[in-house]
Amino acid sequence: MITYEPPSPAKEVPLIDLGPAFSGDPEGKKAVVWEIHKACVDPGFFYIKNHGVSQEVMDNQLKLAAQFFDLPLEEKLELDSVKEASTRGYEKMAAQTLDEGSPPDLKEGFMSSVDADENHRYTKLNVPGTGRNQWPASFPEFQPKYEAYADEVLELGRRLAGLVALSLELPEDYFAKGLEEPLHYCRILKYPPMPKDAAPNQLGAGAHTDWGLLTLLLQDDIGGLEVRSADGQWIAAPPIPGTYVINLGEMFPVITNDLYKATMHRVLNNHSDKTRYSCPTFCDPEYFYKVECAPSCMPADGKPKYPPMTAGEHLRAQFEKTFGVAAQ
Ligand SMILES: O=C(O)CCC(=O)C(=O)O
Ligand SMILES: [Fe+2]
Repeated sequence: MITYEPPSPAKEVPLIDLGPAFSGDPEGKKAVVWEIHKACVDPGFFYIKNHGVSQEVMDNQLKLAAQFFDLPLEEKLELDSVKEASTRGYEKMAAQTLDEGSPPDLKEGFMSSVDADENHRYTKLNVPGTGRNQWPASFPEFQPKYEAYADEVLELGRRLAGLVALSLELPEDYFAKGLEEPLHYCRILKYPPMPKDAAPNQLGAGAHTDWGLLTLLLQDDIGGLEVRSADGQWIAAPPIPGTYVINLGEMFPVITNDLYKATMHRVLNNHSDKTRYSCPTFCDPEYFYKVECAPSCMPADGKPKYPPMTAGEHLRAQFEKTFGVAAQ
């Protein structure tokens, strides 16, 4: 007899080849969907390859990030995100504390989101966090290149959301309405090597879960991303050329009644003396999208663990908590 032992939690972040899902072969797609299901249960993180975004597009975005952060500090500070209620623009070093109670994160950032002018429905409805993006005047190529990248990655996000829906036995277009005009956040980050005199428990990005639906992370070749598996062990998610790292945000436990987790992760650039750049794109549903337990995940008693929430309100609350906007 072999005594039953529960299966051990994930020891590494799986790599999923999306090629068969997009090739028109239904069996290939089914197999990919099953891999996604397993990865979403544990560790809630996976790499994707053959995702359709070219290596050139990926390389150019990382290059664009480095060029932006090389601008003089005064120019970047003109775009300081704390000047905007919408918190988009430049995030100076240590502006955010992702792990409440820890010292601030040792990273610089820049972020864009839905560019809402006075005619946009969000502006008319006074949606919190609405606003225009801020772009560096001295670097005119930055905006079009950045926006083109965001559009391409969001399209991948929509396709991926379709596969995740299928992995929950939901229709492929289950998230499509919410992602028609996603309340996305397209970000670039710069992590200097950790200084020797960093405060205790000061990291590049403190341990946190992402707030939305899906995160599509492009990382350079430096490494430092770590992911917490189901048994609480931290596992490395080292760079794999040509891949995105995908993870699920806090909306998924609500949608799946905790079948899919929002996995904790953190960044520590202490493996090299080089600067690390990354470009996370958060593919989140539009502000008023109701995040609620999906029919296929509803428990028999019809009482899911979490009450529904409004997508934009949840994201807003997390911004205010981690950037201290409420305290200003
Ligand atoms: O830079 C990374 O690798 C991860 C960044 C991250 O977790 C975030 O911005 O939420
Ligand atoms: Fe994150």
